[in-house]
Amino acid sequence: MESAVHIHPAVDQGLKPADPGFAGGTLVCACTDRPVKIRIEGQVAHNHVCGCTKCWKPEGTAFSMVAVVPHDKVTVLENGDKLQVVDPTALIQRHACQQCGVHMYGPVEREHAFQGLDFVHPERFQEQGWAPPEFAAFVSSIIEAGIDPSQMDGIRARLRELGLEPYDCLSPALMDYVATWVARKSGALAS
Ligand SMILES: N[C@@H](CCC(=O)N[C@@H](CSCO)C(=O)NCC(=O)O)C(=O)O
Ligand SMILES: [Zn+2]
Ligand SMILES: [Zn+2]
Repeated sequence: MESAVHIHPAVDQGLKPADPGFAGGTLVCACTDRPVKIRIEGQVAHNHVCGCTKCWKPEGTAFSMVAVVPHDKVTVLENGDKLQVVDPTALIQRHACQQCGVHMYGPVEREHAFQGLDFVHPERFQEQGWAPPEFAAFVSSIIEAGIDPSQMDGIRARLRELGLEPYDCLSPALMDYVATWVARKSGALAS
């Protein structure tokens, strides 16, 4: 049975496979006048749909789609003057276009397992071939944005149908990666 809630326009009709030849592209915001353009070199990693309230979501969808790229693969090409950091206290410094609201890149500069990575929204690439999402993160968080809790079973079933295993935080692999970083920093694990 199909859930009435749209997950995300890039996955609602099924996932499109990555093009093995995808070598990067240009992210473009939604402005018709002076759009912000960001160059990304290479393929994105750890693409996922995210239900958290902080990631930018297209109009009418319950999830964002967000992936990471190394910071040194990100270049502001055009109209960077329109960008502003949404929440300077957050781990992810989400740079949003002040005119259309689209988040263009979000570097992690703080000392953290994700330091040196930038969060980007691959559906803003003007090119096809980016790696599709691999899982669904922060699924329970969509309730914080106003989704009725009674819809959650249907939404999780739909995510599974799409091949996007639902998690209420990040995937086990990424949570283990973060915890390993913390344990090495504290000395609980040898580095
Ligand atoms: N329930 C909260 C969760 C917000 C949250 O922790 N989001 C995650 C995932 S963002 C992409 O994977 C996170 O790491 N946030 C760090 C940050 O936002 O800087 C909510 O829904 O708001
Ligand atoms: Zn814009
Ligand atoms: Zn998020």
